[in-house]
Amino acid sequence: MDLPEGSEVPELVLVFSGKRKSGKDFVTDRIQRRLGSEVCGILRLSGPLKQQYAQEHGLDLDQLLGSGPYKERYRADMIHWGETRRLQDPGFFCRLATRGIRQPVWSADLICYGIGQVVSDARRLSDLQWFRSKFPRQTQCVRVQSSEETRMQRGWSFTAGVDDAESECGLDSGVQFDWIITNEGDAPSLDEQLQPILKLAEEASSSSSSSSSSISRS
Ligand SMILES: Nc1ncnc2c1ncn2[C@@H]1O[C@H](COP(=O)(O)OP(=O)(O)OP(=O)(O)O)[C@@H](O)[C@H]1O
Ligand SMILES: C[C@@](O)(CCOP(=O)(O)O)CC(=O)O
Repeated sequence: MDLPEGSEVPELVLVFSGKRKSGKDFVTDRIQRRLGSEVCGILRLSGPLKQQYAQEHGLDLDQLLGSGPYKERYRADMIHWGETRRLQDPGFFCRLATRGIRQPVWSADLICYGIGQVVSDARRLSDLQWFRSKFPRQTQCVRVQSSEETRMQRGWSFTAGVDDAESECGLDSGVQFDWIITNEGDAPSLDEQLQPILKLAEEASSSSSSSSSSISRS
């Protein structure tokens, strides 16, 4: 584990996954807005991947990080590029993403305000396993789902080599999700569905202000 000796850790780590355009960023942004960015950080496993990929290929990082068509042009190649790293070391991007964050929840002097981290883009069983092994008590896995029709309205279209590959299908089966959010017009409102998760975060918040936790190192 790369956290410095004695690091304080979040009380709650919400690990989100979902298909392209299911609304992972939309939902996780909503959670952060509700909880406040000073107490809830968002981690993107694809952050360090895109940063390194953009640098090596002379690409626009902001557009790779956005939700427009630019990143879709490079997605298949980015997946391939990332998988060569993951093959050697499945936790490579999980470690880089958690190392790079600066949210106060990771800082000892502010842990009393801290609730947790939201990881917005888990895609593989190895991602879930990494967080569950590093934060066994804190990790909760959340699936965001939307129909293909809705995803199409948000700009998705099926791409062979992407939508039928591990990057999109790695968590389709074999995972017991703690929460499933249906991000559709005719589903219960997001606010209603997010209520129990926000409640969990509030409970974590009150327990973090009365005690702090630390993680064992492997
Ligand atoms: N409930 C919603 N209401 C309105 N717009 C939404 C909703 N959910 C998602 N969107 C919009 O749909 C688009 C795709 O959503 P988002 O970027 O959150 O999906 P994603 O799952 O993170 O996609 P990707 O995997 O491609 O990054 C965005 O423009 C977002 O604003
Ligand atoms: C290359 C990749 O990280 C792109 C993720 O982009 P996004 O989360 O859809 O914005 C997907 C992957 O790692 O398989």
